[in-house]
Amino acid sequence: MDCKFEVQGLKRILGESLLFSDINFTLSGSERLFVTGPSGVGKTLFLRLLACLDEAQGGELRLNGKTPSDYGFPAWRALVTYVPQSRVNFKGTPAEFYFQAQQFASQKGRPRGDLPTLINDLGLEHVVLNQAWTELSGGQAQRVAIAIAVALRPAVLLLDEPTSACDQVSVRRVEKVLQDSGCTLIWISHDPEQPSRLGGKVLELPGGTLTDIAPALLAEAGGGSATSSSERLEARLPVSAAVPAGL
Ligand SMILES: Nc1ncnc2c1ncn2[C@@H]1O[C@H](COP(=O)(O)OP(=O)(O)OP(=O)(O)O)[C@@H](O)[C@H]1O
Repeated sequence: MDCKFEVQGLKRILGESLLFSDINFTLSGSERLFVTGPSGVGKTLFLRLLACLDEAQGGELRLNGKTPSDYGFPAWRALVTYVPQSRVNFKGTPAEFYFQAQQFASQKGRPRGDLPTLINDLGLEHVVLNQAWTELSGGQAQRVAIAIAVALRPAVLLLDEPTSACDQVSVRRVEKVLQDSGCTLIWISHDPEQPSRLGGKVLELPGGTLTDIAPALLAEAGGGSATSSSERLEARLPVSAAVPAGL
């Protein structure tokens, strides 16, 4: 997907504490940014700012030159979609959720991916789409939420530890599906090998230092150049692209 995502001077204050400030980066196309840092430093809150689920205390976001206000928040969330880490505690089935998500005005007329193929690629049986979310294992629910998020074709996917509940085989499947999605990926990871395996930029919080990592996996597969530098309701939703306008 052809897009340019710009973050300038982002700042988050929580109570009386400054979590981070002056965070700056620009990502284009299918570039990846891994967000790292100690537990509790503010990585999840950082992704929530990018999705406009919380308010920043400073800074600016732009997608293809336009701000969230220019798009309107529901349209922004359809384009810049957050996939939470926490276990989905959502009524109904993934198929029902996917259907409902597509009914939002902000989703109407947008392109779609092939959900059954994505489910397959993630090593799941199609039957999971019609099982209650609450009956899925943590690893199944995590992969189904990722499949739905990719199928909704955002420009930017915000992933909160997307492989935390996966076994090693599933980790590789998730990584492949996300790499192939064409989305700009902003990805919280506690696995230091993940950025090295996939390549991309690494943003270390709270300081905001940016580092480039060469993509070892792509180099091994011969599939790319490794020579360059290297509240609320929505909190329970499996994909923030379907957050109603009022939230
Ligand atoms: N809704 C909230 N209200 C008050 N404090 C919060 C809220 N959400 C998070 N915090 C606090 O903000 C800080 C950052 O939380 P956050 O979840 O962003 O950390 P994190 O870096 O993602 O942690 P982890 O790696 O453990 O998931 C923590 O001190 C946390 O307790």
